[in-house]
Amino acid sequence: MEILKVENLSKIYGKGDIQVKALDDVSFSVKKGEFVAIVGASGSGKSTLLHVLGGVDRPTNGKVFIDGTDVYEMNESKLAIFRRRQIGLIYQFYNLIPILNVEENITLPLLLDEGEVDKDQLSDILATLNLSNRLHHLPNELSGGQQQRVSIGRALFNKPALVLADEPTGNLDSKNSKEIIDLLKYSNKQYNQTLIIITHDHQIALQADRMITLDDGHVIKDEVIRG
Ligand SMILES: Nc1ncnc2c1ncn2[C@@H]1O[C@H](COP(=O)(O)OP(=O)(O)OP(=O)(O)O)[C@@H](O)[C@H]1O
Repeated sequence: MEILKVENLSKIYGKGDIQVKALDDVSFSVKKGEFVAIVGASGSGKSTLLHVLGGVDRPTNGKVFIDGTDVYEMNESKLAIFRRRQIGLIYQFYNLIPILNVEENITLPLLLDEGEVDKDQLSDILATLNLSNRLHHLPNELSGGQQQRVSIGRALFNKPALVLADEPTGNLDSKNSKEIIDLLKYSNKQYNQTLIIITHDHQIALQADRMITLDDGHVIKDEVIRG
């Protein structure tokens, strides 16, 4: 079953003479539960693609369907709700809210939707993330690896259909990187959650089911690594 479909995506930044075409006619589909690595040189359009897929940056042309929903047909408020429920976003620099503690950062998307926090689910996820004894710590009281685990907790807590990670290990040492990738892979396999990771690390890309290579805004290679 197809969870994500993108059709003829293009993204142009700027106006007039100073335009950059960051994405140029990009089309592909991703199956439910697939783990896809997106690779390519600096400036090839990877982050732009992830933002367009994640409903945070409207494409100049083309369409994004998530689980059959035309993402950019929705108005901004519906899109914000859809994003919180269906998409988990993870960034290189964690993007945690500095004045909220670990528990509050993880449960924030659910609370914004006025959902009720399932305390058992919260303790399970904190145990998986090895953060059970850090519940009331603020982000600046945590190590980089711990902060990234909180951001993963926040992304996964709502059980989104799609998890998008932009260089999630770019700021971490090799031990923490491995832990983060193992967590993302565990969640991908355990919950059949679709995972798309941007990485410059070839060893991480080789752990995916499939590798998509971008160059100058185009998909130049789309390879199955394991079937
Ligand atoms: N907000 C913006 N305004 C103008 N140009 C932008 C903007 N964001 C990105 N670009 C340009 O779009 C192109 C693609 O950028 P993007 O960040 O998607 O590449 P990337 O592959 O993720 O690069 P990196 O690996 O260095 O993070 C680049 O030429 C970049 O300069």
